[in-house]
Amino acid sequence: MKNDSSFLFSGLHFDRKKFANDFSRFEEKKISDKLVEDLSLVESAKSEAEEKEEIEKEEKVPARKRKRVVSETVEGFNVFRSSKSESYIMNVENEKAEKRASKKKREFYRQLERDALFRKKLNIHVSGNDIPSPLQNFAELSSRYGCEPKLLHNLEALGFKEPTPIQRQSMPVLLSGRECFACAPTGSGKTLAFVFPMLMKLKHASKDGIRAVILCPTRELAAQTTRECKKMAKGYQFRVKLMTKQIVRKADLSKFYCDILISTPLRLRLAVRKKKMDLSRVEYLVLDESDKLFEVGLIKQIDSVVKACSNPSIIRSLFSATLPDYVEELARTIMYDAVRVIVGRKNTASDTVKQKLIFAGSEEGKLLALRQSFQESLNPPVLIFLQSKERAKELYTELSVFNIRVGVLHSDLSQTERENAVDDFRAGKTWVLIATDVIARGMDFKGVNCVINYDFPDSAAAYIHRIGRSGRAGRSGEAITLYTEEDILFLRSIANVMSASGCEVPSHIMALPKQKWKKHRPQRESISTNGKDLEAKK
Ligand SMILES: Nc1ncnc2c1ncn2[C@@H]1O[C@H](COP(=O)(O)OP(=O)(O)OP(=O)(O)O)[C@@H](O)[C@H]1O
Repeated sequence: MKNDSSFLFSGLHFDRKKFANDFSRFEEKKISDKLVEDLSLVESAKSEAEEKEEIEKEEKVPARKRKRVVSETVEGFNVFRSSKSESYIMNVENEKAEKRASKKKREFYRQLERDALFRKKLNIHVSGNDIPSPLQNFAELSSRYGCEPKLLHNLEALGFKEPTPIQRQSMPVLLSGRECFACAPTGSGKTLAFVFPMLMKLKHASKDGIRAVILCPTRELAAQTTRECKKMAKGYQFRVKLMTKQIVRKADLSKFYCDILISTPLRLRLAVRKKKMDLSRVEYLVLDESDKLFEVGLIKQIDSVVKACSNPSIIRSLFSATLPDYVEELARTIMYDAVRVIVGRKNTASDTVKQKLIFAGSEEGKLLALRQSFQESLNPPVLIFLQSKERAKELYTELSVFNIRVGVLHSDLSQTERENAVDDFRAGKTWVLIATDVIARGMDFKGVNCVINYDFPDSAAAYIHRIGRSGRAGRSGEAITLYTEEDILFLRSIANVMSASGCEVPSHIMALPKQKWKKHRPQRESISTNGKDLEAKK
């Protein structure tokens, strides 16, 4: 008070010794004010006036008393208050804080309830700590996470109006800086679910090393993901790079930088081990088709890439349409406090695909059945899967004599031939694409009407991914699986997948014994009509 320049207080001397008790209470008051202030920081954003009004209503304190509480800010005067009024003020303040805290708690539980209902409606299952609310719409990417309008506009330009269920839940998880493993049906928009948060978090282009890595099991999928990334990042300077053979051939990659690098594990491992590529600054790592990446043939490569991404604050995520338990267990060993997001039932096929099983008797029977069905009705685009490149070549030879535009894709082709096969099928230049499992996962061919499993798939997961090339993004599709005597032992597993996604399965198939299934690739007779029915070829 001594230093107070206000003339109102001139001549007033404050004896600290005499009023020591009151003075100490005054100090306490200051602390409690600070406490209240801290608590109110936690409160949801509300204008001060609104807040005051609400509190006054809630407390129902008579106007006179409230006035006293408000007037106490004049420094020095409060020391003359009686201890009774002081404790009254303290109580009021404490009550206020408690009320705010309990209101906050109530609102928190209400929000949890709303989230649970919304997830139930969309068939989203989550587990983990403090899981952020699912998105109501894409606009929430701005209001909740500060997405730039320009970036949001790209979604609109791509024709994406509403987030899909996997996007609604996994995007907030990643945007909250949490690690995530996600499983959602084929064609349900997982690519956007991991690419978009990455672009939002990276914010702008930077030359600060390699900032994000997406691993895909095949070159075709890596190329497709690169293209999708670029579309979403339109208007930004982000350097989105596909790890090509040419890049890997460079002598030294220690100075290589880009914002997002998309690669197969083999090429990235090579670049890290032999060409000194530095992944220590990677902030985001995505393992797409994670269960494939965790298979025996690739796990070593994944392991060395994961180790090379040594940034302690890295955010890792795993995405796939199939997530076996062993992959989840493995994932947990490398992830920190991850959130698990499952859409629908784990390891089930998309319910937009009508599935059929056809007994073809023998290899010859398969070819006759296929040719007959093409003669009766061919509804392109059609994808045909075979178990090996040799068999893909054989079927291609058999079908290319027909008057239908057919293409083939397998690992014996050069990179350019593989790219051309995909591009021609996408552009409608070929109506039927014969392929091995190299394009069974992740490839997004718009509007594939029918997938034919000419050879029985080698696992239930392979079946789910193969038939998932059809019926994407809500469209309907069809899948036909031909089988012979050799496949009967494994029929039940496919039948289970079919019935889980609502398809009818003959009861004699559902009655077959369950079989533990590892890989099923029987030796099959070569594909040829052996000169029969040659008339049909002409
Ligand atoms: N919110 C959305 N609204 C409409 N279409 C969308 C949306 N998000 C993605 N898509 C489209 O859905 C299709 C499938 O998306 P995507 O390839 O990401 O599926 P996926 O879940 O990764 O499938 P898979 O498991 O086979 O890899 C794409 O053509 C994509 O453009």
